[in-house]
Amino acid sequence: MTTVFKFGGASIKDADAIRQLTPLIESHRDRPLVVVVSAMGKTTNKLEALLAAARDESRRDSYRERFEALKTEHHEAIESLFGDSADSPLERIDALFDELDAQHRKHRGSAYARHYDQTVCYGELLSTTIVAAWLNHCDIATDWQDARELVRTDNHYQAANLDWEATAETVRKRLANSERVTLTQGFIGGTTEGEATTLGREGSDFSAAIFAHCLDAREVVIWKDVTGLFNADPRRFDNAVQLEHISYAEATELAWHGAKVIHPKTLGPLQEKSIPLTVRSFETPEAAPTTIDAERRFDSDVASCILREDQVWLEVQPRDFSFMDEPRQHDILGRLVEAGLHANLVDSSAMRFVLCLDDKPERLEPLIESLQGDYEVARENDLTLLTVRHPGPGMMDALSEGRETLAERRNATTAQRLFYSQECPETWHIPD
Ligand SMILES: Nc1ncnc2c1ncn2[C@@H]1O[C@H](COP(=O)(O)OP(=O)(O)O)[C@@H](O)[C@H]1O
Ligand SMILES: N[C@@H](CC(=O)OP(=O)(O)O)C(=O)O
Repeated sequence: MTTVFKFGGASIKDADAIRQLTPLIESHRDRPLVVVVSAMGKTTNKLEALLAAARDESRRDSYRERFEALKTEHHEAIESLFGDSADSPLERIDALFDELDAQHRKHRGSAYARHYDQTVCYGELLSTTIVAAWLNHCDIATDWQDARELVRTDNHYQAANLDWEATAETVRKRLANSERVTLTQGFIGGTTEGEATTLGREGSDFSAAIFAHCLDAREVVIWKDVTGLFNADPRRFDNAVQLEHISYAEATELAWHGAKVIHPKTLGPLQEKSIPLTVRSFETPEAAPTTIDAERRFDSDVASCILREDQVWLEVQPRDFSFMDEPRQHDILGRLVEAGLHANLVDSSAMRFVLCLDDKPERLEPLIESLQGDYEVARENDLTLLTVRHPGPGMMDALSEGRETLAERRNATTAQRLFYSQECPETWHIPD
């Protein structure tokens, strides 16, 4: 049975990090292995910035500068890894950069989302080309596969929907029983027309789950710079502790509310086939991981805290003193869906409907403009949404102390409060 590994940007951020991969893969060579890799370090953010420059006639210099900087970073990794034998991987990388440049020229006038997918996909194409060459260089026979041909999707660019049947057929045909290590890209897929698509930011975990599902894998391992999934971001909470074992459902809740470690769509395909997921550290692979499977016994053992920053609060009110009834709510949520936005908190009363959204100006501004056509819209920026799963008594109040609460919501398992970011600390502490 196949094992699926997923390496995120941090685990391949530079040549030294890529070297660390080799023993991890080496130690699993006795069984079929599919390795799903993200773009190096923060490449996807850099490709997004490059895209913005490419679409702005007045920023040609910035485009060229960013393009060359990205090329240099990838060249440096190759030169460090391959030394005197760098010529052939360099040629392949340069060919990909030429393609990327050509895609930008071709799609400058295309819709943003389509242009995005045809160009941002290069982060993973570049990283996997380097990692495959490195593994082969280390005598680990590796097969580079193009996920644009494997992961079949519709053309809902930036959040493509999977054609599971076609994907399963292609993946099984091309990957099952491979004697070599299969190396492929996370985050990207392709349409039957041959265009690239992406599955949503941080979607490589979902890709790993797709491959695992299609191959009936025995296990998925996500390799991280942390030893597992914690009950809060250890960089932001000084007393965060690692979760040893949680269920697919609990992990989905945490991811849905914004815990950055796993993409929320990852757990569904694994749960359907009872494929366990472990989150391990590529720096200390011997450390106890977090295991995620069907067992729900430990889900509420500790409270988990999740911060979502850069939030915007919209208060929508009818102009004519009428009720914010279901048809109106339906209308507002319909516009939200059309704008491609997701509400992180929703609250309503007789004459107001409140939404807390990620601050994505390219989507948010058209939404606000559309709402203002029919409603009064008030807005607050620079907010932080705190979500706590399984909060203990008094925990939310202790976490809110000294801060004004703009909105809040609570059900049996989850509490949320919205604060002004300027009133929030850099480092939080989870109360007992
Ligand atoms: N609940 C959590 N548990 C563990 N790490 C978390 C959690 N929330 C946020 N993180 C942060 O996620 C980081 C790893 O994610 P990320 O940098 O996106 O990895 P990659 O891009 O390599 O997949 C960790 O360094 C940690 O600071
Ligand atoms: N590179 C993509 C996909 C991804 O999943 O990345 P990471 O595994 O590094 O979070 C992104 O940054 O969105």
